[in-house]
Parts: sequence; structure tokens; C-alpha cells
Amino acid sequence: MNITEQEEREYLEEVKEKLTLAIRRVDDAVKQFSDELRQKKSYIHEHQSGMDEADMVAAGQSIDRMAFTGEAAVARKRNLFKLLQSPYFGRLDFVSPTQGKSPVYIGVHSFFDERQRQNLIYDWRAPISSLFYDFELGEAAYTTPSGTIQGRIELKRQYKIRDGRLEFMLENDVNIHDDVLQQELARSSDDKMKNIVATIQRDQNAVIRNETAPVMVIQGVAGSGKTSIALHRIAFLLYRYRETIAAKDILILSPNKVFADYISNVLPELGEENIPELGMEELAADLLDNRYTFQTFFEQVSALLETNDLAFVERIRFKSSFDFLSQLNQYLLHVENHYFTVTELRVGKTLVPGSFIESRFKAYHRIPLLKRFALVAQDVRDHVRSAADRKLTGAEKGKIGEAIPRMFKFHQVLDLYRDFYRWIGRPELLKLDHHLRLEYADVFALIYLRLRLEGLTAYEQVKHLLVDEMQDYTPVHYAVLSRLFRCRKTILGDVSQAVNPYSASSAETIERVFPQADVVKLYRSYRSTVEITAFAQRIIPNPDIIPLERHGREPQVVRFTSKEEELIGIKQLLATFTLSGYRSLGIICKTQRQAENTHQALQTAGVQLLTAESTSFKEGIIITTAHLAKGLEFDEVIVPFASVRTYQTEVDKSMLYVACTRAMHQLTLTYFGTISPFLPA
Ligand SMILES: Nc1ncnc2c1ncn2[C@@H]1O[C@H](COP(=O)(O)OP(=O)(O)OP(=O)(O)O)[C@@H](O)[C@H]1O
Repeated sequence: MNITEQEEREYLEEVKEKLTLAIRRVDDAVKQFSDELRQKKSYIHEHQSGMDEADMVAAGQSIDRMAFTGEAAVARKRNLFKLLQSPYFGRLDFVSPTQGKSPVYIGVHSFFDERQRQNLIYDWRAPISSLFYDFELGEAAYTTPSGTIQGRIELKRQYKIRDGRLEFMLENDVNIHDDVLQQELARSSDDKMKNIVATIQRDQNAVIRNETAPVMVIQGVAGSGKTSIALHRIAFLLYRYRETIAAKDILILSPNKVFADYISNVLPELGEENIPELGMEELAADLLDNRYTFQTFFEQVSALLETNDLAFVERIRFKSSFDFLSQLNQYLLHVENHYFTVTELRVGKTLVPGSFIESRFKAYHRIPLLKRFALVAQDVRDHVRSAADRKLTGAEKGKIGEAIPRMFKFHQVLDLYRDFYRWIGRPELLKLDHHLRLEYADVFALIYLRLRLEGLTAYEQVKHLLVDEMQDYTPVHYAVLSRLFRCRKTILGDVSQAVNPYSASSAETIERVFPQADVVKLYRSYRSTVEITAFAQRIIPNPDIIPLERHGREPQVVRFTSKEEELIGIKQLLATFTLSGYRSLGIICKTQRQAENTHQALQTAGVQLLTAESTSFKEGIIITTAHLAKGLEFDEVIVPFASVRTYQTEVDKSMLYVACTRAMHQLTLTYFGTISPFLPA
């Protein structure tokens, strides 16, 4: 069945025809829904006066239901349209004793032909589609909710169908993905991340389809597809658990708005709605009820890059350690045991003994400490009432309500946080300016104390949490996340890409906070050519990295004799880029100031400056910092001012590594003066 290319072409036309018919049917349905909706609305409008409240509610509900069904039909139509452009990308002929043999065509969505009552296209997330990613020809098996199906794959094909036309078709006997993967990776970049359903690799597929891990930690080298996989995993979970999880139940913690915008196309491309996204700082502000102002992570890194303040580094280092978290925990025990100093309380003629108050306070040990006072006060009132055998006056009730919290040493979490540093004998480690602005390293520690002392119940509706750039968060961050989000989690990152090496977390660090986590390590790198990967390896070596065999020009390190000359050189590189056929070029600087100055100095039309306030980026020439470029990629990257003056510390080294690993096809570093010690002379 459909053996020759000609037969495949004819089959494609057949499928397209059926898709066109299906679109027409959905169109009719949509039209019918909107007609009915209009009629219903005008009926309600005309008969409004004669309707009671119950009628109105019922009518409103029926309108909502119709609108919902109408919206589902519109979404279905959108998916069918997408299929019409590219109905499927793979096929396998699977023979099993129970199912016989029939070709399984795999696409971005499923397509069930109502007339034939047959699945013509299987969704890439369907159980049977996993065969495509996990097996070559021969014995194979896949798991369904009702058990494992064994069989043989007798044929496997891959197609490239664009605008409804079959561009090529590949037969495989060894590894089907290699040729197509090479083609995909050689393509120019996009201003939005793209889906990779046609070329998901076996190890990636295992992560995407993992259903058992309560916490999945993905440590993957630069360009190993972590972000892509995480988004495909979300799409998979939305499909697999569609009865219980909807897009709105998932939350992405993303490093910045540009990144959020960059990844925003993947899920819609896969037919899912976009999911809510939040930056760490937004989360922090929310958890602190917007009561404190604080330095952002970007500002922290900028300060590190622009000053050499050893005390600042020391504060960050300390607050990024496990020791810090355990000292905070010890402090909380100390607070519990020593800061509630009970005294006996006289109410009218009744004397409430201190031991009673203390025992009530201890009885509530499961309740956050600062929430216990109201409960203890109520117990004291009950005690007095039964001892005095009368009702309490309002004044007496008020007196008890005030007296109990007064027995506790502090009332503001910030006061406790300050006290913590006195308690550990390091008061110099807390720096608050006169506006009480917190340093970034203090933000989540304060939230942690608040969480433990006051309890926070926000975000309980989240059913899956995705954290990208995990290396940028510390044990305290994770302690907060683990208490706040009790749901399953996917956490991904690369410790080599920390923009602040003083506060970087590895997969092992995160595993200590989430001992139940499944940790997956990915070593194959897809983004950059072998030459670019090898170059970046000299900055931060990782012997385990496996670059995909794709070659390109050797990265260039170009020396100039002055800054002016260097800028002229960069302008020439930009002119070459505009003729190159590539779509994106990133000039990746170390600091925001350097990026701004370069932007001004170049004065070339159409060069966009990306800042911490930017919300999206477009193709073309971008000037930005390594910090903001993290997670993004460009056809070509220029790293200017790569001299020892710019890149000399550990933080600088991380920045340089991140900058170089953003390049897909071409990388050039320019400098004047003495080259950075991290680069080959
Ligand atoms: N299986 C695949 N098929 C095709 N392209 C892939 C595959 N895996 C990864 N890629 C491509 O490799 C590039 C890097 O992917 P992605 O940005 O998800 O990696 P990452 O590990 O998050 O990178 P980084 O940590 O360096 O930001 C993207 O262009 C992505 O489309």
C-alpha cells in the first residue's frame, strides 16, 4: 500500500481532499452555531421583560455552551488548515498479531475521517506514534493505557510536505532522522522558536513522554534542545491528560519577556493554547504582596559585571549555598523555641497560667507560627469563659487578642530576617539601603521566611510547573518553589550557562531539594556547527558534549588596533551579513552599558537594541547582552570587545560562553588591545 513515490503523491492528494471536505463540514457547523447564537441572543433580547432570574441564568448558560462549542469548532478548523499545509511528516508500517498491518501516518494533529470511520493521521503524541521516535525497522513495542503492544516495523518513511506539496520523501533502514535533522538544523533562524516534532530524538522523546516523574530535571548542554523538549513535554501532557489538565493549569517561570515571546509560538503551532508565564521577579513581588522593592536578577548581574565589590560577591555566595538554607531552617527552630515568651495573663478574676498558653502554642506546631496567635487567643478566651463561667466582655476579648501576639518577639518578617543575621553572628551580610530596598539575593530568603512563618496559599491551582534556566536559581529559590508548588515539575538548565557563577545551581544541587526527581542529562548539541561548539568548549570545557556533525566556517577572532577601527570592522561585518541570506545576527555584549554604547556608535539603520524592558525581538540585527540573549539563538553572532579589559573574571567567562553558544552557523569575535585570556590568541 502506497509503496512508490507516485503512490505516495496520489495518497497525499486524497488526504488533502478529505481534509478540505472536513474543513467545509466544520465551516458549516461554525456557521450554524453562529446563526443559532444570534437567534438565541435576539430571542432573549425580545423576551427579556417576561423572563425571571432563573430563565436569564439558564439562557446565559446556554449561550456560554454554544459559544464554547463554537470556539472548539473554530479551533478544529484551525488545526485542519494546518494539516492541509502539511498533513504528516512520518509513516510507519507496524505489524502486530492483534492489529494486522496498516500504515500509520503521523502528523502534528490527528485526523479522523468521519466517512471512512478511520484515523488517517495520528497525532505525534498518540501512543502508537512513539514507535516512530523510539525504533528503527524490526522488533518494536509501544505502551498504551491498556498494555504493551509488540510487533514489527516493516517500513519507516519521512516526508517533507510544505504548502501541501511533497518536497521529498526518505526511506530509512538505519536512522531516519539524520538527513532530515541535518536539513532542519542547517536552516536559518526564526524570530520564534519552532516545533521539532518531525525530528525528535530518542533520548528527547523519553523526556517528553515521561509520565511518572514527579519532578523532572533536565541538565543539558547548550543547544541540546532543553527548552524545545520542555515545551513538547507540556504539549504531550496536555494531550495525555486532557481530561484533567488544561493550558491554564500550567505555569512557566521564564527568565524574561523576550524569552517568553520567543517560545510563545511552539504550543500554538502544536495546536495547544499558550500557557501562563511569569518571571521570577513577578512571582517574588506577588509573594511579597508588592510590599518591598528589590533589585532584579538582571541588576544583580549588571552590578557584578560593572564593579568589583568583594563584599557583594561574598553576600551572594553565602546566600546561594545550602548552608544558608539550613541555617535559615535552624533559625526557624530557634524562633519556635525561644521567641514566644509566655507570661500568665489575668482576665477579670481569672488567671490564665503561662503553661496553658505555651501548651496551646505548641499544640499548633503544624500551623505557621505567625498564624497561631489568633488560635491561641481563642483557646485562652474559651479557657477564661469556662473558668469564670460567664461570657467575656468585648474589652476582655480584645485584651486577650492583643496580649498573645505581644508575647512574641517580632511581628514583621523583615525584622526576623534582620535578626537571623544577628543570630548567626554575621549582621554585615544584610545590606538594605535607607529605602529598605532588598538585594536580589535576599528576596527569596525573605519569601522563604514568610512562607514558613505566615504560610502562603497562592498558586495552588497550578498542576504543572516549568522552570527554565534552573542554574540561575539557588537552594532557597527551590525551597520556596517546592513548598509553593506541590504539583509536578519540569526543571531545566545548564550549569555552564550560569550568568552569575557565584549563585549557580547544578542538577545535583536541585536534586538535593527534590530527592524524588528524575534527572536526565543531555549531551548532544544541535544548535551550533561543530566548529562553533569546539570553540566554545575552549572557554568552558565539557568533555561530555557531543556536537551534531554539521560543519561551517571556523569562528574568527579579529584584532583591531583601536576602538574606532573595531567599530568600522563591525560595520563591515554587518554589511556582509545583509548580503549573506542569513536572517538574524546578534551582537552580544557583556554589559547593558556596552550594548547601548555600541548601538549608538554603530548608527546603522535597522539595528535593534534589546534591553531588560524589551518584550519581543524580530529578525535582523540585534544588539544585546549575553544575559538577555540566554535561551535565544542567531544565525550569526558577533562578540565585540573580546579583550582582557572586558573578559577577565569568572562572571565574564560565563558571559563569553553564553554569547558564543548563541551562534548557529557563524561566530566572529572582535577586539583591540590584549585578547581575553579565555580566548585562543
Ligand atoms: N530533535 C531536534 N530536531 C531539530 N532541531 C532540534 C532538535 N533538538 C534541538 N533542536 C534545535 O536546536 C536548537 C537549540 O534548542 P533549544 O533552544 O531548545 O536548546 P537549549 O538546550 O534550551 O539551549 P540553550 O540552553 O543553549 O539555550 C533549536 O534551534 C532547536 O530547534
